[in-house]
Amino acid sequence: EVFTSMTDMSRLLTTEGEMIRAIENYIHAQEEKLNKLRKDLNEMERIHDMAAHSPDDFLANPINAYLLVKRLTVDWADLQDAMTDNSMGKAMLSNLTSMADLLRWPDEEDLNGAATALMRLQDTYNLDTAQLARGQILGKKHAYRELTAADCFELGRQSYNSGDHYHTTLWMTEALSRQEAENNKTVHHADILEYLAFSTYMQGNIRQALQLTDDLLHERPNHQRAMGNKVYYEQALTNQEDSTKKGEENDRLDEEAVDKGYTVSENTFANDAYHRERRSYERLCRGESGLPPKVTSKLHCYYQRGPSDYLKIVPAKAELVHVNPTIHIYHDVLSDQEISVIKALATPMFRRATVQNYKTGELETASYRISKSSWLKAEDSEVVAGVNRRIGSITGLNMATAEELQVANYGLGGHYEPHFDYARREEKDAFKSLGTGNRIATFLFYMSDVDAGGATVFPQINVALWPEKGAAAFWHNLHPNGEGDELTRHAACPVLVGTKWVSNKWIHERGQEFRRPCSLDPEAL
Ligand SMILES: O=C(O)CCC(=O)C(=O)O
Ligand SMILES: [Fe+2]
Repeated sequence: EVFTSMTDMSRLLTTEGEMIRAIENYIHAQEEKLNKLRKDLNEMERIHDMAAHSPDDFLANPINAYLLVKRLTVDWADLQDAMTDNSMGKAMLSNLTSMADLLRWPDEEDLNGAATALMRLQDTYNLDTAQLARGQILGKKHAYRELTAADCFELGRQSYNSGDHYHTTLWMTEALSRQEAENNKTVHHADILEYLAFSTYMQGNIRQALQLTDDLLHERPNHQRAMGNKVYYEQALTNQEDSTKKGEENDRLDEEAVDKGYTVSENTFANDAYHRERRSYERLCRGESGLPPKVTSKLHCYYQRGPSDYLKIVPAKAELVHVNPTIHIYHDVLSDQEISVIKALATPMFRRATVQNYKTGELETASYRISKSSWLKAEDSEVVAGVNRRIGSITGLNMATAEELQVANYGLGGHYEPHFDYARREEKDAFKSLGTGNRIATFLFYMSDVDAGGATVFPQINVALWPEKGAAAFWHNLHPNGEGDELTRHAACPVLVGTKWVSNKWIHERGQEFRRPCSLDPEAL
């Protein structure tokens, strides 16, 4: 799939360039053919006009009479062939298909992925549908044109195909208002109504669904499905009214149960925690919630001159952004040149990023992690080896047991939902093959600025780190006793405008025994 990284998305522009060239050639050939047809027709018309002027005189000549018959048989057949001949179109298509290996063609999955990404951005960043349709994103980089009613309709249709009736309703409503304002209609009013009515019903608004279906039947009285749905919705409405009284009784019983301390649903607790985290995550992504001054007053910047001798000569520009767990940002730790080399080495090996299924231990792709990534070894380049040494100098940790350098590029709306970098106890065989223990710490480089969105956020501790090209974030994932630190749960917010490059180094437990002494006290730092 191409939507999962921006590097692949840019290859689509090459594909589009080839497509434009092929269509241009096709139009040119068709134009020549039409020119010839125009000439033949002019000649036919010239003779016809003369003949029509005095038909008797004209037909008196047997050659004229014969040629008239010939024109309407043989010549007409030739012209028909010429006009229905599609070999040029076929040649153009087969030409483009033969380049299919070189060109990247997005498929239905890509289209759905791209639409889903837009919906994710809309939700996370509270974007208004009408404003989005106008091509406006938080006052940043405007789209080169507005969306047509048909564009909105397609977004609604993609949401519908994903079973997402909430966004179907939003986008079909927008399609409807745009369609009504359009001089040259890009989509049929009734087609929009059909989707909108059904998704409105699925959203639980039966009365509104019925109204929309009536509108649809007004426009298309013989619409089979609408007729069926109308009967169904009317029935559902009657049933609903009947059960309202029962519902009130059930609500009263639920309230009593809560008063008595019973839980209505076993999953309520997990569900609440999920929603709380989700709200915090989204607020942080939008840059809304900050830390209180009580916390931020402890934060500061300084030149870090240890633990290694190297830092005595070239101190690291450290910024303490959180105390417990300790999170540092190091500014200017990666040069633009190093970044170019790392991107160039990584790009040809890019694969869709995977996650470990915690039950089966298998690696698989998941919609909650959308990016492409690859791994670089120290042997790949002196730049990579140098970067590894630098991380060792700054953190004072043993890099021999660390994982290779992972490089990632996020695509359209690319993100990574809240997760731990360390393996939890219940995770099956995580990192077992490495034999180096758990991921004790994370060193995360930002290899690009991001125009909007794309923060790294820690929903449990209200921290948002904004990508800054050349900077890096560093934190320990484990307490000194080896237990995972739950407060390090973090996420990569969807990229709203621009593209995001990161690379991370996961440092492991083995080899750190003398560098970060362990302790039985979970609070020890
Ligand atoms: O891209 C980011 O900001 C965070 C990435 C991350 O958390 C990960 O790859 O584990
Ligand atoms: Fe992570």
